[in-house]
Amino acid sequence: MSFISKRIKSIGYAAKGAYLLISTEASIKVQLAIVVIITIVGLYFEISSIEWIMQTLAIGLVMSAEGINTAIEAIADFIHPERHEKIGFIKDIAAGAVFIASIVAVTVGLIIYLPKIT
Ligand SMILES: Nc1ncnc2c1ncn2[C@@H]1O[C@H](COP(=O)(O)OP(=O)(O)OP(=O)(O)O)[C@@H](O)[C@H]1O
Repeated sequence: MSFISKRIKSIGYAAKGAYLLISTEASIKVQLAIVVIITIVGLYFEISSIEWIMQTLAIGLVMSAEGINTAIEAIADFIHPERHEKIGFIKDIAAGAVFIASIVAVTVGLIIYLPKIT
C-alpha cells in the first residue's frame, strides 16, 4: 500500500474515532452543545478574528483532552476491570488534564466576553 493511501486510511480511522466519541460520550455531547451556544454568542458579540481563534483553540483543547481521557478510561477498564487503587489514580490524573483544559477555556471565555458585558 502506498504512503498516500495509508495516510488516507488513517484519516478514515481517526474520523471514525471522532464519530464514536461524539455518538457515545455524554460529556462530548455536552461540550458540542456548548460549542453551538458559544458560537452563537460569538456571532452576537461580533468577536474579532483573534478572539475566534482563541475560542476555537480553547474548545479544541478541551474536546481533545476529553477524547484522550475517554481513551485512557477505556484502556484502564479493559486491562483491569476490577477496582484498583492504581486504576483510580490513572483515571483521576487523566480527568485532571480535562479539568486543567476546562479552566483554561473558561479563562479564555472570561477574557473575551467579560469586557463586552460589563
Ligand atoms: N477500577 C477502578 N478502580 C478504582 N477507582 C476507580 C475505578 N474506576 C473508576 N474509579 C474512580 O472513579 C472515578 C470515575 O471513573 P469513571 O471511569 O466512572 O469515569 P467517569 O468520569 O465517570 O467517566 P464516564 O462517565 O465517561 O465513564 C475515577 O476518576 C476514579 O477515581
